[in-house]
Amino acid sequence: MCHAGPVTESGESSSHRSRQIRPGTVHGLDAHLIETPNARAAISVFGGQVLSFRPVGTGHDVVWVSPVLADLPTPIRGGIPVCWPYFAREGQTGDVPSHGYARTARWAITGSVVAETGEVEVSLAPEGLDHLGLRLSMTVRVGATLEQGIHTHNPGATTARLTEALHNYFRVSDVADVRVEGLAGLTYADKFDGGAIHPQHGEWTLPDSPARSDRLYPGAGGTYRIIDPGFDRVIEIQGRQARTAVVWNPGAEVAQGMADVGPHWREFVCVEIANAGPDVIQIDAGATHSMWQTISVAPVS
Ligand SMILES: O=P(O)(O)OC[C@H]1O[C@H](O)[C@H](O)[C@@H](O)[C@@H]1O
Repeated sequence: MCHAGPVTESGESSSHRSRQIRPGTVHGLDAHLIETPNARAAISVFGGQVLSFRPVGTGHDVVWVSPVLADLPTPIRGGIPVCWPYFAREGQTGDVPSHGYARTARWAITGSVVAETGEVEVSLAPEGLDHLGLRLSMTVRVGATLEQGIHTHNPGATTARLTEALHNYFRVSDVADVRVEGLAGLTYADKFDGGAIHPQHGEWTLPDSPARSDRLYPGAGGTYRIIDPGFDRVIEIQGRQARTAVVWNPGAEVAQGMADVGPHWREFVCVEIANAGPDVIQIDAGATHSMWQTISVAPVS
């Protein structure tokens, strides 16, 4: 990735940078478009979420974005929403938005670096969230893999508590035909069963009846693989400083009540890296916590 080889500030050639990072639209949304020799990506201005990642030679986008998106400022259903400074409504009181404020903020690019290899690193930050106390920023590196870090700085005088997630929506051939490795033997809290704790027997596959999943795996460890024979691809997600995994798909019945999913529920599986549930992060006064993921794609065979 960018930091592995010699790196030059993009100022070395601003036209070079503007060829590789430029404004555009994806799925009708304003986005930062990134082009490198090994992949193309797009990051939405609204929500700062990755809306596309296509390594060269990949048939299908790695991420799924709803073909029936709701109008903004409804959070964008798909891509990689940034859930921050809390996951779901954990630890909150009152009428707060699900998954926090970052996914409905406007994000600006605060810096960029183009490596000699042509790989790109972009730094971004949300606007208008200073009243929250904690400061959020994000790094996205686009090369043969997608590397993404969210950084939370605590400028305050006391320890802060945080939950967070990178809520990856991965495009799959059919959620009922994929399996997710890396979770076998763990226990999960089942939100479709009132939060009851269950053991994960074998690899994750979509349950038969009802065919849906909202499972939070604490202490999960960080590397998961989605095996998708239908698309002949394996998506690997490697998390760092991300103790929790969440695997979510609403299934047909719940999706029917979600205008921005509806009949499209089979097209994705969310394998999210997080610090959530019991895995609350404590950030000392003046300290910064980063959570990272690396997403890579390979053929099944
Ligand atoms: O509808 P949203 O607020 O985007 O949340 C979508 C889903 O996110 C996570 O996966 C949670 O575990 C689910 O309970 C929630 O339904």
